[in-house]
Amino acid sequence: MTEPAIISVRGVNKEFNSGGKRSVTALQNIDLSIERGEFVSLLGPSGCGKSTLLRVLADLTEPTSGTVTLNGKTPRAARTDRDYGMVFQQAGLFDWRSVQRNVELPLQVAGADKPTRRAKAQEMLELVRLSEFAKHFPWQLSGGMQQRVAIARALSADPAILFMDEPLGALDEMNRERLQGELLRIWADTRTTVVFVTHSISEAVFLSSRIVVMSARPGRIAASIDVDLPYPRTAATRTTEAFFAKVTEARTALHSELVEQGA
Ligand SMILES: Nc1ncnc2c1ncn2[C@@H]1O[C@H](COP(=O)(O)OP(=O)(O)OP(=O)(O)O)[C@@H](O)[C@H]1O
Repeated sequence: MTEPAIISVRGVNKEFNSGGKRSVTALQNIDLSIERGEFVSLLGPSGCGKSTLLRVLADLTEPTSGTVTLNGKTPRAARTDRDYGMVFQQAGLFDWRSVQRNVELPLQVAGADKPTRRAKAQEMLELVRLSEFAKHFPWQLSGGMQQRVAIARALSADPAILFMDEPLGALDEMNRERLQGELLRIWADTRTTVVFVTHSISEAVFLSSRIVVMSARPGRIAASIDVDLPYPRTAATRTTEAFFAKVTEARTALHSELVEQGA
C-alpha cells in the first residue's frame, strides 16, 4: 500500500483584502502533494506567492478556500504537535541567549526538562557542526553560522517537516553554496521532508528532489520538475552536464510562464 502524502494541498486560494478595492489574489487553485522524505523547492518570480503558500502550510495565514493536510492533520493541529519546524531568511535568534539556549527554546516552550533539552540541543549542535560554539552568543557568529543555529533550533523537536523561506538569501555566494551542501547532509541525516522557497534556479536544482515552478501573480503551479541527479550532491555536481540541463529545464519553465503572463 502506498503511504499517503505527508503534505496535501487541495484547491487552495488565497485572496488578501478579499472583496475590497485592493484585493490581491496571491494563490489560485493550488493542488500539491508532497511525499515523505522529498526535498521540494518552490521556485518562482518575486511576488508569485511562494511565501504565501509556505505560510498557508505553516498555519501562519489561512487560505480563503481549499484544504491543507500535514501529516494527516490540519495545519493548526500539526503546529500544536510540532510536526514542523521553520527557518526564515533572518535567523531570528535571541541575542541574549547563548547558542545552546537558543536551540533549547522550542523544547523549553514544550515543557521538556532541563537534562532532556540540554542533551537534545547538544545533539542538534553536533548535527550542524557547531558544538564548540554552544556557549557563544549569536552576535559572535557569522551569518552562515547563525543560520545553522536556526536550523538546529527548527529541528530540535524532531519535526517530520521543515519549512524554509529563503534561508540562505542573505548570505554571500561562497557561504551560500557551502550551506547548501550542509543542508543536504542534514537532510540525509534526518530524512525530514523539506519545503524550500527560493528564487535561485541553481539553488533549487542543486538541493531539490523536485522543483515546483510557480507562475507570476496570481500564483499558480506552472510545472513540477523531478530533479533526478544522484545524491550525495557535491561541488562537482554543479559542473556536470546533467546539472546544466536541469538548470535549463527549470529556467525554460520559469521563463515560459513569464512570457505567457506578459511580465
Ligand atoms: N499581508 C498581505 N496583504 C496584502 N497583500 C499581500 C500580503 N502578503 C502578500 N501579499 C501579496 O501577495 C502576493 C504574493 O506575495 P508573496 O510574498 O507570497 O510572494 P513571493 O513569491 O514569496 O515573493 P518574494 O519572492 O518577493 O518574497 C504579492 O503580490 C504580495 O504583495
